[in-house]
Amino acid sequence: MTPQHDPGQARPFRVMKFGGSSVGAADRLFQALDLIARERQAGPVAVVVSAMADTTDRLIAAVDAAAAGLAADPHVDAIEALVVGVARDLTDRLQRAGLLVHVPEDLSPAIAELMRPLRQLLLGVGLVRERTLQTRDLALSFGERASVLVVRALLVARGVDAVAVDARDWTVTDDRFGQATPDLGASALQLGDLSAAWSGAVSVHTGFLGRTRDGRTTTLGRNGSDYTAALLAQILGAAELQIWTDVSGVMTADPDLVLEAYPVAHLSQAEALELGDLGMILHPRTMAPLIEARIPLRVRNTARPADPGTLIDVVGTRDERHPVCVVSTEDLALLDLETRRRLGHERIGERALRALANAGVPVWVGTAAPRDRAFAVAVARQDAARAEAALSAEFGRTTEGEPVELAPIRVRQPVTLLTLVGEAMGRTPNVAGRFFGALGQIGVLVRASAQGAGERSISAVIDGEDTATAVRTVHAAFNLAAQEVNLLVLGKGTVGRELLAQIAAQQQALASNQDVFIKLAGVVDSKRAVFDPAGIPAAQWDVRLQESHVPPDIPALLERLRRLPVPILVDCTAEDTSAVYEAALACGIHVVGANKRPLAAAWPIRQGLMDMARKRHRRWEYETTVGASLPVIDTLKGLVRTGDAILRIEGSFSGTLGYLAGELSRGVPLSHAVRDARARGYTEPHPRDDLSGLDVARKALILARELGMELDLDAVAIEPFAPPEALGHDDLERFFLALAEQDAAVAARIERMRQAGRVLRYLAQIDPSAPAGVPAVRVGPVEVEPDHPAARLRGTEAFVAFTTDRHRAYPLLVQGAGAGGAVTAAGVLTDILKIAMSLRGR
Ligand SMILES: NC(=O)C1=CN([C@@H]2O[C@H](COP(=O)(O)OP(=O)(O)OC[C@H]3O[C@@H](n4cnc5c(N)ncnc54)[C@H](O)[C@@H]3O)[C@@H](O)[C@H]2O)C=CC1
Ligand SMILES: N[C@@H](CC=O)C(=O)O
Repeated sequence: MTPQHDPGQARPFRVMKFGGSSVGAADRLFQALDLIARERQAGPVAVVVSAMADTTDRLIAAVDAAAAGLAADPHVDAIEALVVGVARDLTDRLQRAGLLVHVPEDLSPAIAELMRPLRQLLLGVGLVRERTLQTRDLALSFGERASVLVVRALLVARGVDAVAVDARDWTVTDDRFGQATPDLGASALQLGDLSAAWSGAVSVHTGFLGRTRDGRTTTLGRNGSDYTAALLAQILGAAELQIWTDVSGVMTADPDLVLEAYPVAHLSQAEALELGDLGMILHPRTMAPLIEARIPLRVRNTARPADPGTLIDVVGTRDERHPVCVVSTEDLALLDLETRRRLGHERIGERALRALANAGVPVWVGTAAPRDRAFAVAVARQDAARAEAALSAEFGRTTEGEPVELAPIRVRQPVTLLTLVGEAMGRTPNVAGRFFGALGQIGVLVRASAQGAGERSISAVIDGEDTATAVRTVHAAFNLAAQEVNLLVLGKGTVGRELLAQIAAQQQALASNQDVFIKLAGVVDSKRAVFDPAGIPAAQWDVRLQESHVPPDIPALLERLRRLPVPILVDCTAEDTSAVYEAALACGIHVVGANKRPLAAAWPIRQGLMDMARKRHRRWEYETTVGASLPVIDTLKGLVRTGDAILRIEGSFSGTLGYLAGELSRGVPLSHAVRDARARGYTEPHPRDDLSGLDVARKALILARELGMELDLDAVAIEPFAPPEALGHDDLERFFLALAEQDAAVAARIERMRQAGRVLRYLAQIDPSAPAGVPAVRVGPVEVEPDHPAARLRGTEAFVAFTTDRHRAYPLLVQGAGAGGAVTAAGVLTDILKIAMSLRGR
């Protein structure tokens, strides 16, 4: 099709299309007129308008009412009132803004006059009680015609020369009412004749409408006004088509699901076609005129005209890194067909698609198993029953009339079709790996999948309940936005408080530099809880918790947490939280814990939690349970996974006991040193757990169990650090008094060691091949020689030595601060980030 614009004309046309939201309220229409006036100054402009707001729906309701013998006039009255109201409001606004060059005549008589034949038509429908598509198309035409009347009149009043064009006068279509197809050549000829009369004025066209050669009104189907605009742009040889709507362009994902979704700056026409197939932007047939004529399209927001919107042209973006959009098509049903034996030459997919087409069921995606033994097809949920019936009928017998063994059709619903779209996909390796990897990491099951033949899209059918998390995760995995993780923090003691402070300090940097957004959804202490799905500002958690009267109802909080993207329970308590972990993991929540007790619980409980995490594809991270932020557990896991044989693990696992030993050597009495260690946040909530050796025994047990040793705490040989008679009291003050009674005896023992040239250390040993009758795990105080590696430890330093098959001559050493709020909290944060980063799909 040759462009029809006059080559002698200085600048080619710009076509501007305004949708129902842009013309259906005075403030938006005010903006639209302004945009048209400005664009007019830059060159010739043609405008296409839709029906105002919900006018089309009302017209359908009017026709339905008439056909049912009910009054249709109230619907027409409402439409008239809307149109007249918008026109009046807009006139007032233009007047107040000093933009009227003349006060327009009251439009209500003209609008009433326009609607008269509609009322007659509806009367006729009521009489014959018959509602054909042809009648409906004629009735619908009044919506766009009313918009044109108002827009033209007020443009003129605003000083912009404008002519009203009924697009039926140039859009020549076939007679498929409700979904007519224009004849480009005939339409171009008609438009050529009409346009001569515009003589430089802005032409304002009805969208959506056409007319058959014999003069009957048609409509162009879904997004028909866009189609009119694209056709007009093609015939006029326009420089650009602008679609003005209520969003600032094509979004990277559904903004209702992904807060960080943002408009894509630049798309190729091929990408737009792909998105159009998924129901986004323009219907594919609307894209056709733009593709044929290579006309760029801009999607802009009438309410935010300064936003650049999305440009769609032949080349698209040069950004190789990002796919373009994540599209979620919800409320679908997946039908699985499986033959029990092959159907000879018949193709199950072909037959299924044909049967569905014959039944008028649109198919979103269909995928076949190799050699066509099985076929899965996704259809709208509302079509599921019809689809199932059509398929059952189709596969009741072979084409030769013989019965076939088709397994019962499985219908799964609701499901969502999740599609990643982008040109870069065909040029970037491992897109599919990252896409499915990201879904797998969050435990989303893929029920069916398809990769677009054009390598522009990849789709997965997933369970409807996984939609929000999956969209957010895939969106984040492809660097389209920061990965959001939601935390519920239990315990605001030394570690919990420090963790919250570190999150407050790092939140911004993590979002900007690592694309990870750590959201604090809730904080719980032993008396109350605060929870806010929108996020608690990390600097305000303390005040919010103090003001809260919500009891710490953990099951209810987990229920709320699990609904947020990447939910993580962070355990900074020292309670037995095994049951909480079980509930969390079971409902899809990841766990990060500094708390040793669930790991040191009875073997079946600990194993049950591990199994639950594995089964639910959730992570349980607990690096800080041994050696605070020292990489002890990760190191051990690495050794085990790479097949090294662990011969022995030994070390000084307790920062507290290391610190106390040092203080005692300096002559500080035991009770003073313990008070001091507690004040510094080194000890367990009750220091007895350190002094009795229980805390170190738990750590040793945690490590032994990493080796697969099925031991319980009672199998650990424990010798306490302090005399047992000092350890009986729960009450802290009485505990310290009892401890003070031991100060002299302990000091004497230390002095004796000093004179013998030895120092006191509290050591643990794990010997996986200990002979029967000898405890494989032992913890207790040891008087070490000055050349022992533990003798050189300072302050809260801990160390763990792994003697293995590969590290036999020189044990692998992990050493550093083994206790303290700051280091432990940093280790907890690192565990949280491990989960967040692994979901980033990098
Ligand atoms: N402090 C350290 O250096 C290290 C501590 N850990 C572990 O971290 C955990 C926390 O230690 P700290 O912060 O030092 O102890 P802490 O005693 O200062 O804090 C524990 C907090 O948990 C709260 N709490 C108790 N029951 C609760 C419940 N049911 N729900 C919510 N909160 C509850 C307590 O009120 C207290 O505020 C312990 O399990 C400890 O073994 C691990 C490595 C190092
Ligand atoms: N009290 C513990 C804290 C870390 O687990 C220790 O000192 O090691």
